[in-house]
Amino acid sequence: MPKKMHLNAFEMNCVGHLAHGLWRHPDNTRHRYTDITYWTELAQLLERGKFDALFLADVVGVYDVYKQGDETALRESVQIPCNDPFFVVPPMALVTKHLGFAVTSSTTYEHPFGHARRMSTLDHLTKGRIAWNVVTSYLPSAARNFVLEHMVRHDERYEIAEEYMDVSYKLWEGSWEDDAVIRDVQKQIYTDPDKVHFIHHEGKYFKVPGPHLSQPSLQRTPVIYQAGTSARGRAFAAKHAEAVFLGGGTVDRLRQYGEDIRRQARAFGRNPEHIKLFAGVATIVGRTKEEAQRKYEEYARLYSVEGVLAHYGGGSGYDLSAYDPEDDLEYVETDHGQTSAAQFTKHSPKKLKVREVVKTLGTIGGRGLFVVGTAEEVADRLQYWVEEAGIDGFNVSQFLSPGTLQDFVELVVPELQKRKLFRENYEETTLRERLFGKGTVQLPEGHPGSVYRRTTTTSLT
Ligand SMILES: Cc1cc2nc3c(=O)[nH]c(=O)nc-3n(C[C@H](O)[C@H](O)[C@H](O)COP(=O)(O)O)c2cc1C
Repeated sequence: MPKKMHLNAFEMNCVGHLAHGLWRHPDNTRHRYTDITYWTELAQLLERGKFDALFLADVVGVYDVYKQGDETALRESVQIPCNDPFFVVPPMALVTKHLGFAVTSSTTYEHPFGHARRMSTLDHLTKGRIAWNVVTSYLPSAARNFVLEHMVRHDERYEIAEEYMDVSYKLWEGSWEDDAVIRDVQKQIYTDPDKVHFIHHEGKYFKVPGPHLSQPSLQRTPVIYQAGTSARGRAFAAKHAEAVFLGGGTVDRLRQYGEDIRRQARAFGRNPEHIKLFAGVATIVGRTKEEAQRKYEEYARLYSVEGVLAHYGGGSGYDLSAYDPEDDLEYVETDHGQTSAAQFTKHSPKKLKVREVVKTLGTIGGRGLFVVGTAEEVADRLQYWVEEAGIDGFNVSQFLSPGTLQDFVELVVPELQKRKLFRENYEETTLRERLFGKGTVQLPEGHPGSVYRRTTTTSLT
């Protein structure tokens, strides 16, 4: 029996997520992202398509590296304007029963105590369908707006993230016992004080005594997603992530990253099968090859090279407008996203001139897994990539909203189901069960967060 794949829709609470320039297409409704029904309609579409979850990216800064300013990002709507991803989850949860939601927040700019309550709140409201995409961020403009002169150095951001996770696990797993809330009207006790515990966290970056403010939710700890695949990012993923959104773009690179993360997870004493690996994929699907090709040509005419270069500049730290096109693009360590910086430099199979990188970036699908074709052709590629790269599924992005995902749900999902490569019905209830099977509602043994689980009145310190 072939392995069933997992599918997330890859989205962002903004107009220009990845397909820069496509906001001008007459069938694109992304400008409706500020309308609550834009999100409830998307959630119902994805639930009809039996998707695992909606994965919401987020950044808390403006892309101002390219041409040393934010003009291009603003003109081209490159992830600005951009709203908070947390607030679109409750209305989507209200109109769905199974779809999961992964929200991105930064360990560099959010405080763990307040963040832990926001995540517990969403886990309650979604009845255990929430995941957290843990990022350390990469935009200097974010640092400046969060009272830092400069970005925290790349690897130190991950050190902060490590301690951030400890504080979060202590709050989610170790502060409230399962039976702390008793609601005893006669004795006039709502919560048994002996069953709610301080966490007394004192570390290099955070001092959080606790207790957690929220009572235990179904999953307690949200499903932990992670998306940074630099060397330091992969080590962090191997220790904490239950699902990893791999960057890197080629089948070989995806396989190498995945094997490395699973090897390191084993060294941490984790079961490598407790980590699902996802790759980003862009698809243009037609009922016929001709229809798919026509869509591709239409989108290519609108695709904004300037917008993509502004996005790449913020992600990698490389302002390609400042280079001679005939220059070789050399790897220079920056404190931006190192996966992005490595893709066309040290991880490229051959040296690339700046003009070659600009051409690749300016071509639709130039950055990663991309397929144009009929449902059968798209399913063929997805099946090939799962087998060749050793991944478990995909984050499916959009060119037109909701057109791209409508095509995928109506045309590709039935083809995958016919091949027994994708679920025909939802079985489990919580998001963690969907990924790891019935009964795995909370963190499994072996995950670093599970050591803080308070089943009885035991001390944390
Ligand atoms: C596929 C992918 C998606 C990412 N999505 C986000 C995101 O939504 N927000 C964010 O701040 N960082 C995002 N990142 C970057 C990292 O998660 C993180 O911010 C880190 O600083 C850079 O990671 P790296 O240097 O380990 O690649 C993404 C990285 C990858 C590879």
